[in-house]
Amino acid sequence: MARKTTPARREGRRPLIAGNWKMNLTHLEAIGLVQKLAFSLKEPELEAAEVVVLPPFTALRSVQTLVTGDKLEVGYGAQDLSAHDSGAYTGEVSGAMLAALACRYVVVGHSERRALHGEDDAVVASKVQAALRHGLVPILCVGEGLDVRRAGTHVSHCTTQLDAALEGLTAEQLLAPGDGAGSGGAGSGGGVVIAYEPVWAIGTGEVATPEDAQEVCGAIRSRLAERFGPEAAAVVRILYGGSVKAANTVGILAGPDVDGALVGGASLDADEFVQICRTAADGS
Ligand SMILES: O=C[C@H](O)COP(=O)(O)O
Repeated sequence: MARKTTPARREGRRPLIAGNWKMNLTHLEAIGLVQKLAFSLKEPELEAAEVVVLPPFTALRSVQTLVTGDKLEVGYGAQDLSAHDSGAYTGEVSGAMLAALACRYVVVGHSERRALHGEDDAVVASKVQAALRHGLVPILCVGEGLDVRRAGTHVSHCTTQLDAALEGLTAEQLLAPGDGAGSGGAGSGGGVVIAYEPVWAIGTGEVATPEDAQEVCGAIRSRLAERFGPEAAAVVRILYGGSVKAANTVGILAGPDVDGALVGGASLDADEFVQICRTAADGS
């Protein structure tokens, strides 16, 4: 069957499906899951959509060894990084350490970090800078809580978070792919990925409608265009995250400004995640 062209591919943006495993899976379980993904997904699917896993820190070295050793076309990255490059920061992991493991991506500003670890906009902005300093592509998360959604101010809430996190960035930084790549299949997007994750839809089973996702993703791209110019904005991939499953992927990815998904719970199930990736690759 002929592959349909997704809006993302029409604009030259390769769809990106990133599985955020959160605090799940040992390094041995991680190896098993990555092997299943790599064996299930066919070469054309992995070419059509970029597939990335975001394991806990403790599994990154094992995933790197597997991906590199078996030349798998599955990318990987981390779920967080320190704003600092080195020093007395017990428990933290630096961008340099992640780059040394050939991570391509790192999640920054996830709502769980903001809510549970007190990360404010200034911390998120400094983590974006730390990622870029080390050639990592930050997956910057923005999103509103239920109170904001009910008040109808979700768009300005998200663009304000975006503005704060990208403070001091240049259009060149937005465009440049991170040079810490090595984790299989660099994306065709720019040096920063944005993920719109409405907090009320994370892990709740409450998925935003395709219109909800497009509304905010479109507003994010417009804001990027205002700040950095239309060319840079057109390159940046914008993901939706929040209770994405195989059954709702087609609708979510239908929006012209939705270039993929940041998947939590469903990324722990190989069959479910493979189906999500396949849907993105098929552009159906
Ligand atoms: O980073 C992923 C998001 O928090 C979404 O998680 P979820 O798919 O389990 O709702």
